[in-house]
Amino acid sequence: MFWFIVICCIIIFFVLVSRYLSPVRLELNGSHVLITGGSSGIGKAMALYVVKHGASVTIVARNKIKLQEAKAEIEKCLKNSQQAENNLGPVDILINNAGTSICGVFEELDKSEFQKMMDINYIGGVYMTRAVVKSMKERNRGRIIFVSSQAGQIGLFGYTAYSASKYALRGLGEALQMEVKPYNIYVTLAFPPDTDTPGFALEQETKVKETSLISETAGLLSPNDVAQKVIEDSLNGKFLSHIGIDGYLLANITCGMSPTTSLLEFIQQVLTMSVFRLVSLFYIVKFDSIVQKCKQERESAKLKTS
Ligand SMILES: NC(=O)C1=CN([C@@H]2O[C@H](COP(=O)(O)OP(=O)(O)OC[C@H]3O[C@@H](n4cnc5c(N)ncnc54)[C@H](OP(=O)(O)O)[C@@H]3O)[C@@H](O)[C@H]2O)C=CC1
Ligand SMILES: CCCCCCCCCCCCCCCC(=O)[C@@H](N)CO
Repeated sequence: MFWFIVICCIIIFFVLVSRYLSPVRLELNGSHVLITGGSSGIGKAMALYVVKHGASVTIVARNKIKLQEAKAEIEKCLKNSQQAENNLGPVDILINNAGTSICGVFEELDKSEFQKMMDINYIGGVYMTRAVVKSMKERNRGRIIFVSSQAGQIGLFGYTAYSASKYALRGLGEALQMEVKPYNIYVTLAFPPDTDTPGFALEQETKVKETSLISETAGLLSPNDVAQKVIEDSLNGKFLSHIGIDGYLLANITCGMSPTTSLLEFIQQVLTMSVFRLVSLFYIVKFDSIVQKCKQERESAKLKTS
């Protein structure tokens, strides 16, 4: 009898903690989603995904022609006429996705690039979020996504400017989540690895060899897979959104004091943290050896030409 009561108490405790931690899912059907950078790559894949699931979407970008092309593609996926109404109402889900990357060795990057990365990747998210958060708070309803990167969890060779701007989103997201949680608003930070988009193709043209070799570790994903994972995590109110095995390892080893949105995930982090730290040593040694090897290759190439 004693043990029965103890076990019941433990179960009740876990059910209560789990209910406290896990947000109620927000449904896409009938929601209004605003996506910055929705005319290309991950943003466009997100727009197509949410529209296919009954949401209305607004996409924001600079180039009008690319926007019109994306609009035509999205309209083909509309499920009902209500989705195409002009007055879409307030924003339920904001996706801060617009962003760009610059790759290069620290001292070779132009000073202005550091400012540019912060303006586009970080300040852009601040401004957009400020525009919608008040109305979300009034309605006690909302999701805010910041598309960071795996390079926003680990600083990588060639990404001194880019990584810093993606790390900034983490600080913003954690602080904001604490402010908006009482209003039933959930923030999601997404950490994709390399993803096969027009932006990625452009980045390849200027990529430093070390950066390519290190990034290849986590593979190349399709924008559709990334879009689906991020949106679903956000609807479920998950704070850290990762994809793939390396994404899983990285998100858990860098979880820090981030908000906990799943009891199971929390228990798993408590149990695996030290093992993952051990695993990280293999990656660190591998990345150091890539850097060392590239340096030697460069030096011997220089010797040959001189
Ligand atoms: N692809 C990858 O490997 C990865 C990408 N990411 C991140 O995902 C996000 C999307 O990347 P991806 O899909 O590859 O990018 P793309 O370059 O394919 O698309 C970027 C989108 O953002 C818009 N955009 C760019 N700059 C601005 C700006 N200053 N103001 C408004 N809109 C802008 C572009 O339209 P327009 O130019 O017309 O404004 C376009 O719609 C970025 O934040 C990126 O850092 C993260 C990890 C990996
Ligand atoms: C236990 C420890 C596990 C460690 C795993 C480490 C894996 C590191 C891979 C980093 C890949 C970074 C890709 C950045 C993509 C990006 O943002 C740009 N392509 C944007 O255009």
